[in-house]
Amino acid sequence: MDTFLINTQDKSFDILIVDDDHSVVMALRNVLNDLGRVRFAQNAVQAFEMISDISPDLILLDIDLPDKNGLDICRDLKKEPDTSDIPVLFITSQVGATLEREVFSCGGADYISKPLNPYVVAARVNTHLNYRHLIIELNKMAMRDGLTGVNNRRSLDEKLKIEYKRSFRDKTPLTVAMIDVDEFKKYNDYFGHIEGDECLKRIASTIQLCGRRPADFIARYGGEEFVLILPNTDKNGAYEILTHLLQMIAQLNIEHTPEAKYDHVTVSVGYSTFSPEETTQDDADDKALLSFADKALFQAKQQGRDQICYL
Ligand SMILES: Nc1nc2c(ncn2[C@@H]2O[C@H](COP(=O)(O)OP(=O)(O)OP(=O)(O)O)[C@@H](O)[C@H]2O)c(=O)[nH]1
Repeated sequence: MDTFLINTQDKSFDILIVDDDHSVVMALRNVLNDLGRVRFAQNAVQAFEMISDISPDLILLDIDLPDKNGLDICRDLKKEPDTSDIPVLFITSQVGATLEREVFSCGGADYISKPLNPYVVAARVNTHLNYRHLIIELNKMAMRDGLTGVNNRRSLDEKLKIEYKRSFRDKTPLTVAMIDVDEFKKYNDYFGHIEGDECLKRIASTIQLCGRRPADFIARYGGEEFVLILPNTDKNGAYEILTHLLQMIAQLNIEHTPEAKYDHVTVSVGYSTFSPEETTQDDADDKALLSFADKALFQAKQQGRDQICYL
């Protein structure tokens, strides 16, 4: 048995078994308990309730359920963005070429024939859980900036679209700030790129700390430039947060080069707030908001750096 259980330690997977046959549930309970938390549903109604309650990492689904065909359940799950990625493994006593085709065409990941060999089930479940774990990790990596560990540009584009729509729908203000390290070329030239990288990491962590709400979002826009999204935050509220950010950066007291204007590293900030009450969907978009913040940043640079401008 242990030979099947590779790489699953430290993972808290949730496995949902949907089957009205009590003997199946009993047979699978013990072997699957080693792979994660196991829950059971006896019919489709119960299964959908449990899935909406906690999204499982894998579903073992009987094809012949009392209230709905398993293949139809799988089709429904694949249609919804929240459940489409969950691997579905069918349990079936009907085998044959037609069913095999149906299982895969409805989006199933695999099928296991009855009578079940619990160890084979565990091995297959383990394989699909490992795939799932790797996909989750890859998705996370694709959204992170390699140097600073904050969200990357790709992630920012997605998030800004979502928050812009939410702001419009909920009629709440949305603030976007662009934050750029001042005279960073001089810093790099004087201290070298490795020190420059360390400086960027410290600035990124500080920006992350200044966003106090869980919904606040920081991303590296590129180079020495960061973006902070502050949902449900108006112009004045954002000004307070950003003023605090400038203080926190000053407190880091990172020595700048003798040629720089200030003796410690500073940032310039440009920001803009979208107020849905004052705008119609047709004459604004998330890109325009970012572009206003960028123009405000340019102004902050022009006016002498280490300051905040609004547009
Ligand atoms: N160490 C390091 N430097 C970077 C990274 N990305 C961009 N840079 C450097 O950041 C510097 C940005 O320089 P500029 O765009 O001229 O801006 P600046 O010197 O900060 O001047 P102002 O923005 O006008 O205050 C360049 O020297 C880039 O090489 C990075 O990942 N690591």
